[in-house]
Amino acid sequence: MARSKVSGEGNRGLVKGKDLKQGPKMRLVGLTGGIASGKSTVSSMFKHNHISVVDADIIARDALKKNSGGYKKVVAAFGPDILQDDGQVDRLKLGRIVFSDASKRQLLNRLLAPYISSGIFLEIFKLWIKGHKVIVLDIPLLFEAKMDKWTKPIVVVWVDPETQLQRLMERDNSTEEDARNRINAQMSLELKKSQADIVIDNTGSRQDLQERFSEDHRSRYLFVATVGLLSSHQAEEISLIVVEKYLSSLGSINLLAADYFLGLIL
Ligand SMILES: CC(C)(COP(=O)(O)OP(=O)(O)OC[C@H]1O[C@@H](n2cnc3c(N)ncnc32)[C@H](O)[C@@H]1O)[C@@H](O)C(=O)NCCC(=O)NCCS
Ligand SMILES: Nc1ncnc2c1ncn2[C@@H]1O[C@H](COP(=O)(O)OP(=O)(O)OP(=O)(O)O)[C@@H](O)[C@H]1O
Repeated sequence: MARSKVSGEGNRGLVKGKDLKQGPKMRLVGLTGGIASGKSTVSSMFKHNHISVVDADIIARDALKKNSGGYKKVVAAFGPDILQDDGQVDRLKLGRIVFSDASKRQLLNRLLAPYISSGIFLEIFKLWIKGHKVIVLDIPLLFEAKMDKWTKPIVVVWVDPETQLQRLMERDNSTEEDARNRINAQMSLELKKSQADIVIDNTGSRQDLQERFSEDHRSRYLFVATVGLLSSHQAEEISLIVVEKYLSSLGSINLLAADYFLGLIL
């Protein structure tokens, strides 16, 4: 089943009874970690707790869909060899290229970053307009893309290096070399851990993770996420249509514009 970019019921219950005009501002919770450390597994736990999650990997996939702006730029830069017979990008092939060559990876990142950030901001605005007050942003490259400045708290899903390698090879059915290339393409998980507000150790079983999440962390997340929420008087003044029109008129978002909008709502 295709994953949707945003899932979960949201958390309007947290602000029940408050007038939107005087109601709390929005809080963005950062969820990140290393490749295959378990972010998607943790994000599904948030969703089960009716907290909305914006999934950057899904937005990044949309940014490479056939004939999209990102697709055109990437095909122009990497050439038609990265395409399948049906014209879609061969993700495995492109992955092999960029995960074994840092300069090509930087090129791909540079080409797609504007589309990915505008996609993320659009999802945030949609949820904000609907009155959601706490959103989890599941962004593998949260620190690398410097999006951590918008999120508080930052949750890092950590695993020990050996477990990470094993899980990645198993999930992607990949060789050790391919898996190590992918791991080394990201900021080290130890460094991410050192910059986290909350660390989830996912080295144990799924059951361990589930128990830790529900018994200990869940109340803490909700507490941290709701502390400090303030009023947002612009909430009724900006409609989704205006925001969408504005973003699409930019084509790809300019980060100053994103800063401006986020300054209004955060
Ligand atoms: C290279 C691509 C085509 C490979 O596709 P594939 O289906 O094999 O992998 P998928 O997209 O599911 O990504 C799996 C994981 O790889 C890691 N990853 C993806 N892109 C990157 C990158 N540019 N640098 C480091 N790690 C990355 C993330 O942890 C991600 O969760 C694809 O990852 C891509 O387009 N990457 C660039 C866009 C991007 O930065 N995505 C991350 C979202 S913040
Ligand atoms: N505690 C666990 N025990 C065993 N397997 C696990 C555990 N947590 C996650 N996994 C498995 O490890 C793999 C990686 O997990 P997941 O897909 O959640 O990682 P991710 O951080 O979202 O990865 P990516 O960066 O590629 O998006 C998956 O196959 C998942 O089913």
